[in-house]
Amino acid sequence: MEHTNPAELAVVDLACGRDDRLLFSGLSFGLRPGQVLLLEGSNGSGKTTLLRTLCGFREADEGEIRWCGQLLEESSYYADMAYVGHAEGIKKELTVLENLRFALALSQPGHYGIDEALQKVQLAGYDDNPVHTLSAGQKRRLSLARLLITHNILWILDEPFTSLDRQGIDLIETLIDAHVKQGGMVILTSHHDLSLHHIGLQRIHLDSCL
Ligand SMILES: Nc1ncnc2c1ncn2[C@@H]1O[C@H](COP(=O)(O)OP(=O)(O)OP(=O)(O)O)[C@@H](O)[C@H]1O
Repeated sequence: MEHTNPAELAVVDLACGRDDRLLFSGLSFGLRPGQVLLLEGSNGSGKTTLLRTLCGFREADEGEIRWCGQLLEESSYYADMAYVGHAEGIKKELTVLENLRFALALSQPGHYGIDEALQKVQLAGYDDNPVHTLSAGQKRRLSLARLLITHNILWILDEPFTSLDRQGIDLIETLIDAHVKQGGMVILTSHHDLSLHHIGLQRIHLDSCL
């Protein structure tokens, strides 16, 4: 779908609760190409709930989310957005290569080919390994390769640094940096202090959104 307006995510007056408990309310923010939003908050404050709401997996109790000025279902949002959550979105019974080919079959191609993406995330040579034989950190690297090979503008990443070694953490920061420099946007949760000093990092602390 063609964008009628410039890519922009607009969240207005969002409220979400779980089991009669309000997690956050009155949450508004905007995100444009080149911007990164870091969601912070204590355990149980609703960070994952907010990300899953932004992905359309659950409905907000109040408020509105717009992409390029349009309601999500009327826009190209679901083709422009990619989510990496706790489950990584990979199929454990398939090989590394099969997973990436599967992802590519469901999306438009991105900036990188499969071989180049595997090199970038340091999984070159693991093409034929079934995913269940990979370590936790390697599975996370594979989910990052998926982001690189498919078309997307907005990355939504839930605790992307989990299971990664120092080199893996540096890798994600480098990938985020490159993505936003190419006009991408990123929303992520993390308990890790990001070293993206040169990027205009927005922060929202969910504990203060009640
Ligand atoms: N599937 C679910 N059913 C019912 N309640 C849930 C469900 N998932 C989460 N919750 C509740 O919603 C609240 C917010 O959870 P959420 O996972 O969004 O928090 P979080 O900020 O991401 O936490 P953490 O930092 O521990 O990952 C918690 O109180 C949690 O118990």
